[in-house]
Amino acid sequence: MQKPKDPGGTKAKGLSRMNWYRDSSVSVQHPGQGHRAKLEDKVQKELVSSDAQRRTIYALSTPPGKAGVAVVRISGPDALNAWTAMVKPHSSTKRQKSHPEPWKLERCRVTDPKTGDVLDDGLAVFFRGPKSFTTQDVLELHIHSGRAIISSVLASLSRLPGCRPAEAGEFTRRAFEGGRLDLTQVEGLKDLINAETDSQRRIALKTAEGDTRARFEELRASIIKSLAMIEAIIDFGEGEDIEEGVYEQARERVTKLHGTIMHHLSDNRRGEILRSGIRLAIFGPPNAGKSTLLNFLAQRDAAIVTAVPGTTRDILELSLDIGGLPVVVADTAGLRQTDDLVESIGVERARKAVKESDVSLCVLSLPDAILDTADGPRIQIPPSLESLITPNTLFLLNKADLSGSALPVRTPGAKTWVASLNTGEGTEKFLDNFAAALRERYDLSDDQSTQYTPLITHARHRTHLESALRFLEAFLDTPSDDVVLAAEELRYAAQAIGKVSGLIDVEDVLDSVFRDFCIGK
Ligand SMILES: Nc1nc2c(ncn2[C@@H]2O[C@H](COP(=O)(O)OP(=O)(O)OP(=O)(O)O)[C@@H](O)[C@H]2O)c(=O)[nH]1
Ligand SMILES: [K+]
Ligand SMILES: [Mg+2]
Repeated sequence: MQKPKDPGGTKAKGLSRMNWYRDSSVSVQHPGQGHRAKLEDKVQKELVSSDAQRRTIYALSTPPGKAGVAVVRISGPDALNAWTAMVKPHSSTKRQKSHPEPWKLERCRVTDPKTGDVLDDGLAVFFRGPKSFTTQDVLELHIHSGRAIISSVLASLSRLPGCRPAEAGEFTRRAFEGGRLDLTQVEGLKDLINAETDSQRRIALKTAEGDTRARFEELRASIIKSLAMIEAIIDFGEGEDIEEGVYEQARERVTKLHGTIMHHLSDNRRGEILRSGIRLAIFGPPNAGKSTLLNFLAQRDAAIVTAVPGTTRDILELSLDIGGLPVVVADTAGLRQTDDLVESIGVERARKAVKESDVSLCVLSLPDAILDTADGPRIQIPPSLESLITPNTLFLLNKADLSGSALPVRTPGAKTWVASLNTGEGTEKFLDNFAAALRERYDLSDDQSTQYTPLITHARHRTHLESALRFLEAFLDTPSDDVVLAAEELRYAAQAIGKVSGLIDVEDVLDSVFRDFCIGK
């Protein structure tokens, strides 16, 4: 490799660049150190700029309503004061302690701090910061869940100095700002709360536990390692103080990284689809039994079924659990040429829904679709459907009860099932195989090792990963004598990955991530 034209320039120039380098948000220090320093800096800024962290927040953390237990959570510097003011010994013969025993659930009376009135008999636990969810002092009051009890406890808290009601997601935001969770874990926690199927729960739990964080951090660390190699060349010059071939080593590392990121990006959006639900569109000619199928999947009469062709007009969508996978199933209007204005709008919507779906299932009525040829019976696809059929289209040949014995020898797609939704013949096998086909395409394998867990679960991750990939490509395209520019590209690539975990300041992203949380989380 050629030596850099001006390897670091004069010593003075080299120094000033190093200073700039330290000031930039990417550092070649140990990435963990950088992270902590960054977060500390961030928290510090918050403290100076607003009272956000200084105020103690409180909220009901369980759903409102009548129930055995409600949990009121208090986080911040005045949590201990709240304990002193409101948590009293369970029986009047017991002596009041001066301090709570941290992390121990204790029976108590929750009282009004002004009047001393007993509000409820319950339990209290004090988490001393930073060993708490928010990293601040946290007090949890476990009381009975009833409207009057909860409102009296919240009203008492509102009268304590320094305490104010929490905003949506504010407890989690403090956990993030305290460096306890990174952004991917915050997203994972939100997904975990919203998970409705087993596959969603499994992925969200892994993410919340920091699996995604670690995997992105590994990518970033590898970029930073390459960056450090290039920086060494800039400062000392290859062949002088450092060994030959360092630039090639860095290139090799980046080439490998590039491949890894490409692999993650070509995941068929598996993680994102699993999180939001697989969009399945049922389509086919009128009267094939599409709505009957929807009702069968939903196990209730969700859609109108009649013998009149053109019954379904609008799209009817249901979120269902099919074999543990979240599937948003859409029933659509039968596809045919029609002069009816309303029906033709329905047909247009149906086509659009099929094109936008992740998976499409074409339902045909066997007696109508079968065509006798010299080679034996064959399925004929109506012309109005042809443009929507892809190699990924799945087929259900319905009304097997009406087809007599002539079953097709050749199937229209790789995955075709024959059934009668009326008699139930073949439906169980269809459901089993159909769920298996979805799992094959989207789910983690049963062996839950990391390599099967999709890395990307939010569009946000994809955007930053794509941008990192572009910078790595720019690095690989940089002429080897322009090491300063090469280093710059790597620095940008590392920054792009840092945005996924929130290492890099992204206020607008923070707001959007925390907004969807409920109060008390
Ligand atoms: N014999 C028989 N009839 C069926 C079967 N499945 C559905 N049907 C009947 O076929 C007719 C049409 O069913 P739908 O579910 O309304 O069909 P669709 O495809 O939704 O029809 P459109 O909404 O009009 O496009 C109804 O009378 C159903 O009872 C089956 O397996 N065998
Ligand atoms: K119908
Ligand atoms: Mg219908």
